Amino acid sequence: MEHVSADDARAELHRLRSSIDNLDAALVHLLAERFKCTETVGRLKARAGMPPADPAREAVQIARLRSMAESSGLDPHFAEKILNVIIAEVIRNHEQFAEESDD
Ligand SMILES: O=C(O)C(=O)C[C@]1(C(=O)O)C=C[C@@H](O)C=C1
Repeated sequence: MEHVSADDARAELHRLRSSIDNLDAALVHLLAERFKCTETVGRLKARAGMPPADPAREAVQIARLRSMAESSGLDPHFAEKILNVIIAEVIRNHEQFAEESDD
């Protein structure tokens, strides 16, 4: 393997970490927008008496995400795990809205 000086490595690490920080910021902003949108969905479902979870919709989302992950070089199992974590949180929020609208 080609040797790299400590100074060069530090400079490269700094550059890469700066990109990681930008990407983490983008992820947080994207998640914030997604949760704003799902809050509206949850309140709509609660008002209409619809169930918080929609497993058929989730199956479509997971298949789509796995396929996108595969074609972009991301582990599809990891992509599915992340989506499941997000959706579980959304469903918890939806259940909360449903309880509130029962009061
Ligand atoms: O699309 C819906 O019906 C939603 O409530 C949103 C959402 C999601 O976060 O994407 C969450 C829960 C459902 O099980 C399916 C999808």
